[in-house]
Amino acid sequence: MPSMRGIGPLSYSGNTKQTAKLEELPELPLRVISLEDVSVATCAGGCVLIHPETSEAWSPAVQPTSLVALSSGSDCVFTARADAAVPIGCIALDEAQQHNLHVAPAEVYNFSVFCPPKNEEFELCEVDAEVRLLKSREASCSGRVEVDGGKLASRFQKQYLGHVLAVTQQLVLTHEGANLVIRVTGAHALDEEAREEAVGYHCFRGLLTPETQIFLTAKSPGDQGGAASSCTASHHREPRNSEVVVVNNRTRAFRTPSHNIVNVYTRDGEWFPTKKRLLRPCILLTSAVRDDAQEVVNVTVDVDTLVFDRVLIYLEAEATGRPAPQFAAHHLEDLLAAAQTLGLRSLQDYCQTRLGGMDARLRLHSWSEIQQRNGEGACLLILDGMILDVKRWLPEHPGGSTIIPNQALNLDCARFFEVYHASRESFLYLKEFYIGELRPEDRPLVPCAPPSQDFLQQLRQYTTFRMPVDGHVRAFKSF
Ligand code: HEM
Repeated sequence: MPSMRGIGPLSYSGNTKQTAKLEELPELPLRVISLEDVSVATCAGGCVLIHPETSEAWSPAVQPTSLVALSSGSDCVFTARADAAVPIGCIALDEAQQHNLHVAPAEVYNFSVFCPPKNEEFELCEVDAEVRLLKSREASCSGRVEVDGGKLASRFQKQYLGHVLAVTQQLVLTHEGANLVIRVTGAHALDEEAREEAVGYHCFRGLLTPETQIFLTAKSPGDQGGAASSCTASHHREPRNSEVVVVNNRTRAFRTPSHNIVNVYTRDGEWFPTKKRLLRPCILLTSAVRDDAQEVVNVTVDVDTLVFDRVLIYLEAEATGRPAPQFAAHHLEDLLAAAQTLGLRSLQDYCQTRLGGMDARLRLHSWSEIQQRNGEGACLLILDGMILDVKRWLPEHPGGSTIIPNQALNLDCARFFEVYHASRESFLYLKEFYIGELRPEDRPLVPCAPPSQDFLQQLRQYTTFRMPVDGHVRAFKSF
């Protein structure tokens, strides 16, 4: 009888401390063999099998070795067991595992020991999955199969407890006589409420624990093809009318739609439910992203999906304080156009700097130039000496589009600003409009009703982005 040495799944109680050492373990080239070609002592139970010497080559110092993944090409992670029946240098996978990893028998692929992320939650609190019938040679799967959702979820949880699940992964399960495929469609390490709050957090795989809640839905029969077809290609076609009906299903508690989300539709019809907080720097979306909107708002932006995706990556980096991503040079023109369309000044600056054409947007402006340009239709505000170009944003101004040109041009509007804005929300937008400073020597020429010292102090706390102006004296002259 072949010797079977369990190297055990990663404990769901979180023995992730060993990962520092695991990270240093080398990639190993392993030949894929089919599980059915190996005579194993016990069922692998969702595990992949490798020879004990392979596992030792990986982790002489760190036992138990547990999770393995392809070095690249798939997000799926499997629990490995050592089994002497598997030839040295091979890895035995069942059909579903081969399908999930996109690998073929007899081919050699690089595998690594998987290290759970250190600074993120890795234990799943919720999993969404679709259920469908397996198109099987043996199983008769015509007609309607009814499964109890609660029981199926428990069975699934028991079978895959301590395993890592990844979105799109498919797992096979026999339940109440039916051969089922469970396809993971969502894996969440944060609950719904925390997900709404979190910015820049994406979960696509994690550890199944006893606390993980599983939400199952039946996949409609008209939609049975999909990703699983490759592992069943040689099997007979399933009758069209076969379907799974999930009864007694666990469903999520009803939550009123979040007001923190804006549905952004791109030019080519894609849909991005996006956190308002993330979109706030896009000043041309102001009316959609303001906190007081009581309903979920839909906006369409004249930007392509792929470009908008990059914009979101940029916004996430900005919101989480990470450095801006290094986009490839050939994307910069499109990103610049998107930044202009959305009124996203910092991305505009980023692109222009990278394109080597950063115009002297931030500069000193003379009083006569401001008056002249406003006379020609511009809308340049002076606020505590800052020059703010708000022309394109006027239709989005929560106080209306006319009050600013009617009342606030060609003077320092700090007092108006203080009087009209009860909250400090307006401060958050100023950076997006900022184009420089009034020449210090022109300050005494500008009409101005002085704001309160409290207001000025707060304003200056919010506007630390201002360019330095030599000999800058911020003084106010009365009308
Ligand atoms: C860059 C300049 C400005 C920004 C970013 C801005 C932003 C805002 C924001 C966010 C609000 C709604 C929230 C709040 O009350 O704080 C608002 C409301 C308003 N703003 Fe502005 N504003 C600007 C300039 C001005 C100026 C110069 C005036 C007047 C001359 C003005 C007049 C008003 C009025 C009347 C309201 C409505 C207040 C209410 O309904 O209680 N805003 N503005």
